[in-house]
Amino acid sequence: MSSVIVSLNNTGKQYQHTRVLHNIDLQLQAGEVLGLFGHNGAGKTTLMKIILGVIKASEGQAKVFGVDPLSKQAWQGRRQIGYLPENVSFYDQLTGKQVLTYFARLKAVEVASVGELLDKVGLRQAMDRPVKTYSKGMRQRLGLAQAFLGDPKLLLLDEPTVGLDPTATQEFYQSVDQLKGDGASIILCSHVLPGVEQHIDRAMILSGGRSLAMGTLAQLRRDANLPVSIRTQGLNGALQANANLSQLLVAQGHLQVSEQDKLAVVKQLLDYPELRDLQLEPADLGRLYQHYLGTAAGNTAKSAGGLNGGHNDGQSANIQSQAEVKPQ
Ligand SMILES: Nc1ncnc2c1ncn2[C@@H]1O[C@H](COP(=O)(O)OP(=O)(O)OP(=O)(O)O)[C@@H](O)[C@H]1O
Repeated sequence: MSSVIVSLNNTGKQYQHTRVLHNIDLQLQAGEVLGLFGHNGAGKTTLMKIILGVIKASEGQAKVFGVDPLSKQAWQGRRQIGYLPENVSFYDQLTGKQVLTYFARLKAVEVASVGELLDKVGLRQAMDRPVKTYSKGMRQRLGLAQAFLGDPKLLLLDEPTVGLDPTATQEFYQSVDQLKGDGASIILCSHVLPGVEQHIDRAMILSGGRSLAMGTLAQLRRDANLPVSIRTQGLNGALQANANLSQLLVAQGHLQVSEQDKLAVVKQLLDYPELRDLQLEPADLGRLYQHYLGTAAGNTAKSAGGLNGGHNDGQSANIQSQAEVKPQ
């Protein structure tokens, strides 16, 4: 039996004369992790603020734990929500432990859990130092500990891995998996796409306040129908000599084929005795993201004042895709 934790129906938001969110539909199940992806200004934080009950939707309906997040009944549900804002900031003069104890009291969570959480995010050694002496990554980890207080049933995480090194990022995703395993629902906004895919159940791609795509990565791949990459080793020359396969070559030993032709091409490749290795790579999240944004941009260009009224913040390349990410 599934239970819906967040329900948005045709939800929109307007500031004065500007609509920043349009017709968003979302049913987030218990134990489900949703990745929310979009450029700066796409509407991710606005969506989170509606769910948190910080701002009121201008259109449609929002329900969190079955009630309107702005209603009097929402306070009970609010205690089960963990929120990590983007660019988290704390009281600099307090120590990490004092900050977390303060938030524990605000949330009516057992103060005894503070030490365990500081351990979990690797801040035990630094817990008695003022936050002003913390690095960016340490502040971010303190923010995560704050969001994890009280074993929340719903977690809203805005850019949670910003400032984290690869090890801390990996540990963060382990915590996400653990919380999901315990039945928590998570909405995770990120500009950094590599590493996210295996931890999310569904993705929503937002642009100009509209949902361009929503579904599991398998669904998004199927709908996008992007070619699959096949990288081979040992077939130099043989691929060029084959009239069919040579047409699929995009680089030495690297073919791109449609989903439909994939199996037939692999069978053909396996017939070569000189084949030493073969790797199949379906479109990753970065490619899917670029595809859906590109489709929306194409539609906008076709219909004057189309999808987002020409608004794309002029930031078409600020999401890190697999190809762009640099080792930290
Ligand atoms: N209080 C406000 N008044 C007017 N416009 C606002 C207000 N808050 C946000 N906006 C606008 O709403 C749009 C969506 O903003 P939002 O913060 O939700 O985007 P975002 O996807 O979270 O971006 P980022 O990745 O930069 O955090 C932006 O164009 C922003 O300027």
